[in-house]
Amino acid sequence: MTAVGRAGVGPSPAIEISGLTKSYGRHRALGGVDLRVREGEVFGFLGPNGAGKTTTIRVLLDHIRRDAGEVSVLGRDPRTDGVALRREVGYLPGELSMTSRRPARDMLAFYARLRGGVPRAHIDELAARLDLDLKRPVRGLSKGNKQKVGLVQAFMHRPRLLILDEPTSGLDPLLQQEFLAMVREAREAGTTVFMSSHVLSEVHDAADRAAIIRDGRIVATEDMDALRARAVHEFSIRFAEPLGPGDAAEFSALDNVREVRADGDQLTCRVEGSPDALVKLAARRTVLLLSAVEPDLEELFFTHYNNGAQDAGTRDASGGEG
Ligand SMILES: Nc1ncnc2c1ncn2[C@@H]1O[C@H](COP(=O)(O)OP(=O)(O)OP(=O)(O)O)[C@@H](O)[C@H]1O
Repeated sequence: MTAVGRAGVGPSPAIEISGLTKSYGRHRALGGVDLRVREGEVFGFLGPNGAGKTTTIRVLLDHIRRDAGEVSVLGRDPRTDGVALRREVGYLPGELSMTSRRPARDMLAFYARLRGGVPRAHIDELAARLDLDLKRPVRGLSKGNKQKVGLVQAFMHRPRLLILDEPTSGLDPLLQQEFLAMVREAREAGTTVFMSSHVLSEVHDAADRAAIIRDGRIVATEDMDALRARAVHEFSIRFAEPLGPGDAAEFSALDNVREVRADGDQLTCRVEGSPDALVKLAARRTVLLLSAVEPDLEELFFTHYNNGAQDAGTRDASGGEG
């Protein structure tokens, strides 16, 4: 596979990986990863702990060497072009080692120099957005504050590609929202964002596409709009009055509502896509409580396939060409 886009296929991808394998001793961490991230998209890299996300990312940055396979990042091979590449990439590691007694500002100034200079005002602006005090020594910072330093150093030089390993870990919900706003702005400015997570909700709103890695292999690649449109939620509704004998049937008759169970004043069911019809039907009665639980990651990805839409094996519902 080449680093350049094939004729007629559009611009070359920001990240292209094929047949990537990597073992640690006898333990095979990656068993043939194939992945293609388009320039300018936000791509979620999802998988449970130990699936191979960090290993893949470390190969992309040439922190570790692959055993076999082809890897191209912004059209370069990280093995031979690692130094040039690191200037164009903003990287947030999964585990940040911050042992210095120096203030966060000094650490960021050091990284800024390595990247050819970053306006101080820009660093200040990012720190203010994330509510990070740059005067405090990095060594004593909490996990969340270290994560903020990591995010500032990843974003501050406005890289062409952001590679973020579990970016929201340790951030409270308000800061997660701020981080997502930063991702959206970066995308609008043309940056490609590749971010890993073990939970779908973290990439749910931000990503254009997502892939699931499991046991060192990509098992599905999905368009997030399609995924969102058919997301199945489990709803639970409590009414002011007990439900009558015909009520469950009325809910079951809704197109996208399944597995309806009525018990006294309580109704539970599963809804694929928008809950609009369910909410409107429920609202004919007095609703005391309504809650929805998101299904787990794999269930969400595979409901579609389990309905017989695709064959087994590596499944790509995004049209094949990544
Ligand atoms: N330095 C190492 N030496 C030996 N085994 C390793 C090493 N790094 C990772 N592994 C193993 O390789 C597999 C993939 O690990 P990796 O860290 O890439 O997964 P991950 O998807 O990033 O998970 P997590 O979210 O837990 O970091 C795991 O089984 C892990 O135990």
